[in-house]
Amino acid sequence: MALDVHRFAVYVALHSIILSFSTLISTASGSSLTSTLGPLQPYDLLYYSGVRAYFKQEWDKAAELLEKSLASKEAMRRLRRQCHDDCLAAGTDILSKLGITSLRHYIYYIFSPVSFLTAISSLLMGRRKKSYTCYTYMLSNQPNPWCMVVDSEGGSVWDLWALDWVQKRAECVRFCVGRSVSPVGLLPVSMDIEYEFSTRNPYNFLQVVYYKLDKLQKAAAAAHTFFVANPSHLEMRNNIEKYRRMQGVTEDAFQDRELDKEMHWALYDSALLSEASSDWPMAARKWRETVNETLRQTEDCRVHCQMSPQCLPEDRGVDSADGAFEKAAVLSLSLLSCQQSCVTQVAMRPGRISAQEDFLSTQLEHQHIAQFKAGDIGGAIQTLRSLLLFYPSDTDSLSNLQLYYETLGGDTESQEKYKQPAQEIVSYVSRSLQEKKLLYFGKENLAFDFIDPDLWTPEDVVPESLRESWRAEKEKLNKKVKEEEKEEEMDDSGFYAGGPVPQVGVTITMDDEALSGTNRVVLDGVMTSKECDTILQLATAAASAGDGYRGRRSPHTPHEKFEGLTVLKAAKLAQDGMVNQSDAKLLHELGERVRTLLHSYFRSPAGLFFSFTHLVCRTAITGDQEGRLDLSHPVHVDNCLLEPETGHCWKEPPAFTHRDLSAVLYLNDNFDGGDLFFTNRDAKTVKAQVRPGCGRLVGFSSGPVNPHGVMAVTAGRRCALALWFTKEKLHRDVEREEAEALWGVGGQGVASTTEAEGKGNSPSGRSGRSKPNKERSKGRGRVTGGKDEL
Ligand SMILES: O=C(O)CCC(=O)C(=O)O
Ligand SMILES: [Fe+2]
Repeated sequence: MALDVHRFAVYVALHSIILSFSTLISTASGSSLTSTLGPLQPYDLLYYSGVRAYFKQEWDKAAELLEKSLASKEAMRRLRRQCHDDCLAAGTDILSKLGITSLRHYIYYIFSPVSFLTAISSLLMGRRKKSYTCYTYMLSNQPNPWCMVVDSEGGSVWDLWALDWVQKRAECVRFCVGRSVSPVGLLPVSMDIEYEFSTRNPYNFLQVVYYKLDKLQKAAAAAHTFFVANPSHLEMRNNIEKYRRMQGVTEDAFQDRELDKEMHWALYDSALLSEASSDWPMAARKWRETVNETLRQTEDCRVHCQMSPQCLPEDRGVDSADGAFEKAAVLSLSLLSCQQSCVTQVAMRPGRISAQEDFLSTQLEHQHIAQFKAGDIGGAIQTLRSLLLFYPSDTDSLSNLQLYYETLGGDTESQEKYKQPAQEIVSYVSRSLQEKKLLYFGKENLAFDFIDPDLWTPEDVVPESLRESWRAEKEKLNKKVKEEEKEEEMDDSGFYAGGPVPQVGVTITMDDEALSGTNRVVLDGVMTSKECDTILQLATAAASAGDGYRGRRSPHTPHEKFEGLTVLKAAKLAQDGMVNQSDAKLLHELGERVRTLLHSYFRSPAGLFFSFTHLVCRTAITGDQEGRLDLSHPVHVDNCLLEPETGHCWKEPPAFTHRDLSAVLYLNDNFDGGDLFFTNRDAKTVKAQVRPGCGRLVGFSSGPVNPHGVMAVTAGRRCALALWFTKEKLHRDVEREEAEALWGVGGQGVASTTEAEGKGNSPSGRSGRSKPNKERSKGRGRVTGGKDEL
């Protein structure tokens, strides 16, 4: 058969192209591993060896092995990507070189976006008469890709074409990867190890190792990289604080070593920043970059689905009762399902447990608004048309489109030019729809379990028989979201403002009404001016003692210096004679005073425990205030992550989800700016403003009813004691108890539970879709440093 002749020619030609891979790969990966160390070593083995060296305290060896395991994993990822691209390109190139023009249909199918599945489906549906569904589809004249292939001429030869194509790709990939990886390195890696890497645990070990080796810059970078993906890891938070205070550690050490995998988030945040400062041309550019990078990351993730070892669902694996065709179908559907799930993976920030819904369409929404505001009407129209591919009948988008066309006026040339949506979005949406059709077909006919990651999926993609349950599911999701929104409006914190104020001399200056909100209060006279001076002096003394109080640039704005002192640090400084014992004790006692006042005023139902206390000073950096547009502390909610566009507040890390009541006790007013303000959920509409002053206490419930921020401090130093309380004993502040133990004062009792425990894997309460790793982490013996606190 002619097929075999071509097949042989293609194989030889593929190999000759692949022979030049090894140099290509080592250059492309940016790693010298393959060229200098021979084939890539298995990263799981390197990791195990590194961890073993760690526990033997062989620090040099541990550092080398752990670094190698990270580099090897990365090189493997790049190699797979490279092999994927080259095998695809080589296939297309060779077929056209061979002049296989009579294979027009064949080429069309194998290189179309759903080529793999189409190939498999042609294998399966070669016996079309057995498929009732396919048959009825044909009768009803509905297009169905499964049936299209069989419909073409060629009958059973298609089976062989498809198998031929699958084999060639498989062989090309195997040859390409095999050239650069040792045979052991080709074996699949255990889920535990994958989990270790996905949670960035190698960096946890590395930070200790580098600390032991006195390589502090590297230790700080490793600590920061780990912390980005584990924001509720208390020990690492403390370590980072310690690194910040160490000699020889500069600010630029705190870099995320995995940033290139999260570049779309960095761009996303900088686009939001440009928007916040109304720099529309910059915002439009940044949003375009974010969209491009999101598409790139999605592609990368999809390639990974094809190139990494495949697992079938547990009940459909090697031991299942499925025959060859069903197995092939399940494999191909698993691949498509994996590729679809990339939407969720890319939309998940590191360290978060839920993905951002409608991630790509949200970016397009921002982009067209930024383009419009920047005066690029044509661009705005094009982006809006791209957005309409997701939600074609969205009334806001349609009326915006109308507005944009009116603004463009009679400029017919531009109107013509921007009529079409962006090509990459067209391809993205149509590919996704084709995949969904196949997946829903598999769900309907082959009992394949598919969870659609998108909210925008149009109803006609879903087969009739599944529509009812699909609609019900969607309805349930929408109801849940609405209920959550309603609950947030109501403030279910269990606090009820308006109780008595049990301290002589303390007055209620502003209540809920004056502050236009719920569970908010301003009290005056909580401290005397002498006490304010004492605490301000303590701040200065701690700063000059150089411990626990060295000013760094603010985490919120580069235009201010930010200094923080906890009760425990103050107690330790007092012990070392660096500050007055009585001043440190006053700091502690003020916390008790605030707790008593707010517990009573908010009629708190249960005990109120300290969650965190720190004395914070924000100092304007002289000469760096010109034309400032930012805030000292951007608008936020204390116990959840506010999403101003939707008004939703995500109760998940890195927010301090267990904080229930917030308090700020102000110490001075001799600075410019720095007012506290409350806003609506849009983070824009200011509802109330409070000027700080000595002895003024602001208290409010920490949830979504109280978004707030701090105006820029443009001159001088603003100091305040910030406190948060929790109703859960489990989450009480153990550091405070340590300080009390130093003084021999009775505290809240001893707790041993960290923030990380108990909430790291808590469900988000949104949809059940976006929780990868949850299953994996369940009951698995995770390797941990055990010594991760310095
Ligand atoms: O300092 C203030 O007025 C408020 C600070 C604040 O909101 C916070 O630290 O979460
Ligand atoms: Fe706050």
